[in-house]
Amino acid sequence: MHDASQTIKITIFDTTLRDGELALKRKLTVEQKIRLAMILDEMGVDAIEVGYPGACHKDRDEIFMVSQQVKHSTICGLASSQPDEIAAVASALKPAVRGRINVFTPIGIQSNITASEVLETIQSSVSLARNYCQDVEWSAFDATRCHPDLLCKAVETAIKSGATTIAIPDSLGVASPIEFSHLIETVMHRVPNIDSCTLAVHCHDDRFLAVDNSLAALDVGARQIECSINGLGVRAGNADLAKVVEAISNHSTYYTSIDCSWLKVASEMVSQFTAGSL
Ligand SMILES: CC(C)C(=O)C(=O)O
Repeated sequence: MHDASQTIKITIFDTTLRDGELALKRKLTVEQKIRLAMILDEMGVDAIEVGYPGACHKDRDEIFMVSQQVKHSTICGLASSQPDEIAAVASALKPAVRGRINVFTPIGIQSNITASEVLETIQSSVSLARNYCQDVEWSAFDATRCHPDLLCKAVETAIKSGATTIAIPDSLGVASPIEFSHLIETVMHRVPNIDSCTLAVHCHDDRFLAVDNSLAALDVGARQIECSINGLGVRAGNADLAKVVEAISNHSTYYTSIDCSWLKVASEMVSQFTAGSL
């Protein structure tokens, strides 16, 4: 429940089963993924990212089986710009009531391709994903270590190519709340077609700032937060879903669709599934 002053809905995107699983020595079983996805669905999570078939072959079947069970949340699979990865996610999402392909492109300083190659890659991969699915997210991998001019051009290209959600990740957890919200503000001001998509943030906790960075981005226009149960995720982890949701529930303007009575059950389930595997 939210009160009348809380007028702006923040979409909660859970990546425990994808980014979280990448942190584990022993991977989750399909039964575990289905059990947690059912809890997340019951809890009111808007989107559940279930896997990355490009990194782990079993994730394709897991996305398929979770898609058969979940009735409310959007089911999402991650793909690089490789056409076979995009096709694998698209076929895995066939049984989903609501499906989303999340295509990522590395654009940070480590990326060894030119700016025009980056833009061509975004154009071709996002358009391909849109041919399969109405709901396409594009993630700017390593956005916080990328030149803002390239980031803005890349976001504009992804939207023109059909992306409906744009994620700005702090992939290596290098930003502070001031730096991160400034980057989000730059994207909001400089990208001409930004109003036609939902802006998402995906923050890592290397400096213990993933929750603070995610919340700071809301005041400058972000409307989706990517997070995970117990903050599970690669290296130091992702923003902790419970902390994000509890902070938003005490905010005067924002609300989420999460039923907080499920947070403890989900946290205990993830602790049990990951015991001895971190
Ligand atoms: C693939 C993207 C979304 C990611 O996990 C990151 O940038 O951390």
